[in-house]
Amino acid sequence: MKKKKNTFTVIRDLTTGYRKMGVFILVVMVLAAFTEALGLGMVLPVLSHLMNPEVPQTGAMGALDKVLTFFPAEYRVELQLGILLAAFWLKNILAAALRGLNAHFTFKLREIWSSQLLFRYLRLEYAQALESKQGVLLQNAIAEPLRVAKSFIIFLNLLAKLILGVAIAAVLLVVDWKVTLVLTFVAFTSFLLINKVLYTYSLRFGRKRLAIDQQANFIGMESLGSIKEVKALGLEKRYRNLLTEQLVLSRKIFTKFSILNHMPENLIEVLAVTSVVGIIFFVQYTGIYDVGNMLAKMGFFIIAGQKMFSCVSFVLAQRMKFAATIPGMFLIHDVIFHPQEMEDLSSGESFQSMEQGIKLEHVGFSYRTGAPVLQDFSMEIPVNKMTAVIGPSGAGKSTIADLLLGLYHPQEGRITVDGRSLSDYSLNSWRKKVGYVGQEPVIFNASVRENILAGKPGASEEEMIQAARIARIHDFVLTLPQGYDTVVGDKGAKLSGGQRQRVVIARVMIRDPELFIFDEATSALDKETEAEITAAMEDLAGRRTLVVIAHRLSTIKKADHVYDLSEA
Ligand SMILES: Nc1ncnc2c1ncn2[C@@H]1O[C@H](COP(=O)(O)OP(=O)(O)OP(=O)(O)O)[C@@H](O)[C@H]1O
Repeated sequence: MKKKKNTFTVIRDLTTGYRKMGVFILVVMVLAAFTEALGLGMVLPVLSHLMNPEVPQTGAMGALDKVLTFFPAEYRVELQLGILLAAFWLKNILAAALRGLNAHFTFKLREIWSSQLLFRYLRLEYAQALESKQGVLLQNAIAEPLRVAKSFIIFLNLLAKLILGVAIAAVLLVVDWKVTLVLTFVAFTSFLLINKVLYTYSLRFGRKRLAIDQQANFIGMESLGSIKEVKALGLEKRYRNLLTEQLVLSRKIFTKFSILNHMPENLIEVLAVTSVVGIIFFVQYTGIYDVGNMLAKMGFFIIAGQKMFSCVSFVLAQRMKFAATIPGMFLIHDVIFHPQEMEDLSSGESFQSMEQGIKLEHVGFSYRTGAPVLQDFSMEIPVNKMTAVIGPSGAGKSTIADLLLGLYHPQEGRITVDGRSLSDYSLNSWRKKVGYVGQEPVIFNASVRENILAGKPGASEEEMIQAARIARIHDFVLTLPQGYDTVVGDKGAKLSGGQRQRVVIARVMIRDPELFIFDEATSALDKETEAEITAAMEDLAGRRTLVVIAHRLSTIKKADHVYDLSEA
């Protein structure tokens, strides 16, 4: 049965392993609040006691005095001052510890959630990943976890304040239970009344805030990610305006939220003062009591009431802030605890090596939203041969490459390796043996060395140079100012298209895969560069299994078999 999800279960799941730390922080928060109250509360009584030692102390100081009678009278002042000092020291030590604990707790949770989210997004089924906006996923994985983790500290603060409020109420109960009950009743009902309205509003605000931030991030990422096209098409203003639209919305909802967030505080204060003034007026005009006498009695409760109401308004304000992050919290929880359509990389047998080759047997495949791309399609890819696939645009050539990579699975028929279904093997072990080079070379903004070694982290210098030689890029790299340590810019902007492609090929080479898939790896290149890359491919023929998808026949003139999809 599916577990019912509410805020409580979401918090519980997300803090698994860190709940004890949360409780510890709560205890420190409460202690810090009490030592602060004790320290501040002691200043005046201690001073007045020092000035008039004869006047007996009342309340807490009276109790303290009783304790101190066990000690010699001549040290009593020193003891009182000592306790006062200890309270302030402790309060400040706890405050410093709390800051450290809060930061550790917040960033630990953020660390866990952020890395899990990114990992899960990277492990999404390919089709699902293609449907998601990268900017949105980035916002979810990087910004939201920190916001939500911070709100957990808000939540703990809220609990600490509640505990303090209950403690104040308990003390007042001892002093005068009737007035305390009335005060508690008023505080509690005003909390309930305001809470319901503001909670619903905060949730709505939280949802809007999340959507706006996701959209803003998406706009930023899309525009910066395609800066060349943005410049070429003159889209700078369009993107600025799109972002501004979101920022305006953000400003509006945040302004409203800030006002409403402190509304309880203002409202309660105004209501409290109005009631006190009202009572005084009433008393004065009716003459039931002597105003001066009554005020003296009310003094204590005015202060106590103010403390309780400030507790209530603090709790309300913090609860609003907390509620506003609940949508983000649910989002993180959904991704971590209800992962959808994740790729299963490890189930299945570990693929070792290929002896005979691959077969596509009566494969039928269509994308979720489209007509069939492949129907009853069969093809053989013998080991250590070059098999070429040609055909018109949209015929399904790249789809074949994606099926071979295990990014998609045939809906009909099957793909076999040495007679066994590809789905028997774990994707992880299979992909280790496949080297894929696409039309768009993906280069990281790092050195040539790091770009090549990404294919096999920890590989030796010799392995790297060997791979670069096969990819026919080694001689060029040596001409770069810092050789292999030259940083190539965003998306390899400092390299030509052909050079980028060869760095990618070197990255694939260093993995030494059994099967190479070149998906139109040369179609964007000039004849000379194409010849270089084709030569690199041909070097592999006879030693490795190659699937070459091409437009130009020149790329595949040495192919052992050619499949023409226009005939399929
Ligand atoms: N992710 C996708 N979702 C839906 N339809 C898709 C997707 N990818 C490709 N298609 C559709 O599947 C068909 C085959 O696409 P594919 O990329 O395999 O063709 P291709 O032969 O490689 O074309 P080209 O030579 O232009 O690269 C096309 O009609 C395309 O619109």
